[in-house]
Amino acid sequence: MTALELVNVYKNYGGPPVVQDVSLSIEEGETVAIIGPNGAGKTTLFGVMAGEHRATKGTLSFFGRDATRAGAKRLAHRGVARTFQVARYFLEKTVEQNLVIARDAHRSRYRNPVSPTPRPEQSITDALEAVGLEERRHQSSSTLSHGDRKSLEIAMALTQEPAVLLLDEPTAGMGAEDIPRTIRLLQGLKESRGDLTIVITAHDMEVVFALADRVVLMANGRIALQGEPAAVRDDPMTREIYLGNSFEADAS
Ligand SMILES: Nc1ncnc2c1ncn2[C@@H]1O[C@H](COP(=O)(O)OP(=O)(O)OP(=O)(O)O)[C@@H](O)[C@H]1O
Repeated sequence: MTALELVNVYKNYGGPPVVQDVSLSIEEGETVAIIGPNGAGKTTLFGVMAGEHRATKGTLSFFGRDATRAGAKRLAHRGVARTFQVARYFLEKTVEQNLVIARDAHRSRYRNPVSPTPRPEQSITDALEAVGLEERRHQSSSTLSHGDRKSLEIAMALTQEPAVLLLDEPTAGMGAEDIPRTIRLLQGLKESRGDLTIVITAHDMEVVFALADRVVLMANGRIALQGEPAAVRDDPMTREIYLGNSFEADAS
């Protein structure tokens, strides 16, 4: 079944479109990486998929239901969870408290997310296990390493039991030692939850090649090329678009 479908999507911020005529169909259980040079429109497209940006033209549907005007909140309730390039959580809370906040905010039961009374349950334990943070459960989030913080953010998304997980630059700002760990975490997630649909934006080709079933290359707001990772890597158009960029070096 198709999890996410965009048809002829345009987005502009008042000026010329920064996403133009993008049509993309992502199947349930598929992992798709969106790559492209700076300013290609990846983050904007991602925002459209998350319901944060409303498409100027075109349609978005989620598991066959129109979601063009759903907005971020409703899409979250329908099973879309996302992480951000810069992780968002409460530094002064423990790992577990942040997970409880994320879960309860999602369920809209929680009225005052700033002073939680943690009430852990299975979804919290499952999320901690999925990212390997069980031992840090009661640790203050401010004491976590950069890699652990990214794991926390992914775990927060998992407490929402998403059908579609949108990961914006999951290894951004990480040191070389944390990148393989995050890749392993996401590979583990793909294996244990075969029906989870994952969309990643990434500059890091190590991440793209380790995880993606399909790569979508964007340039100037349009999809320039898409296909299996190796086919996209080896296509002359990719080299042309990335001329002067580090793509070749990163992908080898
Ligand atoms: N909120 C905004 N208002 C106006 N212009 C914007 C806004 N967000 C992005 N843009 C412009 O839209 C274009 C596409 O930006 P976008 O961030 O989507 O690209 P990107 O491929 O994600 O780039 P990067 O890899 O640098 O994050 C850029 O020219 C950018 O300056």
